[in-house]
Amino acid sequence: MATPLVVSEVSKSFTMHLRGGLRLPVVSNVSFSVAGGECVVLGGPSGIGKSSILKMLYGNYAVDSGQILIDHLGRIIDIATADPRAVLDVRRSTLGYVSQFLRTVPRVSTLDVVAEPLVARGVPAVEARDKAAELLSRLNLPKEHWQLPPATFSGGEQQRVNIARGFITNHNVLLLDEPTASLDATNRAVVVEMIRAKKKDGVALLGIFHDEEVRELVADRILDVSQFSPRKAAA
Ligand SMILES: Nc1ncnc2c1ncn2[C@@H]1O[C@H](COP(=O)(O)OP(=O)(O)OP(=O)(O)O)[C@@H](O)[C@H]1O
Repeated sequence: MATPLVVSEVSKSFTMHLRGGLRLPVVSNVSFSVAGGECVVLGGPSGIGKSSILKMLYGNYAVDSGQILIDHLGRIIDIATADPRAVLDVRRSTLGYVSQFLRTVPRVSTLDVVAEPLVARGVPAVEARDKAAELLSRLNLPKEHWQLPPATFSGGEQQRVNIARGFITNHNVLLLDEPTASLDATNRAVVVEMIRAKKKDGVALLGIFHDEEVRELVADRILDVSQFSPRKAAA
């Protein structure tokens, strides 16, 4: 099997249209890969471009140049140039993303919010809900919450719903943007175990973890994003 994620020479700058088209370079020549079963953590100071890298990899931010190669069902897809339909297809089957905050959908129950990625892949709703229930109970979300939409949940509760939703599929590449930021020690430990289980299953994980303890427990390698800073290159 090919390496699940290969990033090659990726550069990105933001154009500030309200500031006369000012260009703000964020990262340049980002190159690294993540093997199956490996968890790579993006490190470096605040504002250096860690979240921007994750967003480019997921196809949310356009890149100026470079390649983002994902092994999608045995075919290599370049997220940097793929058309939106192909990106959605890769997200459905191969590439998962757990953002820091849950984007809530009005009126949809928590159980269905978590089950939805499996249903989208054709898994019967009953089976998908069973798996969702298993994950929610593992993450200690009270059962009486399961039928409610998560919009009014606390920050930590919403984050656990988000984690359950992100971990329910067996995607080969998983991007994690501070998945434990709002969690208590008990639930942080659950998430660490869930990440370790993904590694055992051969998933390639790339994450941002500001919590040093969690980072030490999950990281195989820390990639300092400062090395891709254009400011550093110019210095
Ligand atoms: N949509 C955007 N438009 C303009 N500038 C942006 C945008 N997103 C990020 N930036 C800028 O790019 C730089 C990198 O931001 P990013 O969020 O990637 O950093 P980070 O390393 O994840 O920071 P933190 O650790 O504080 O979350 C910052 O200077 C930020 O202001």
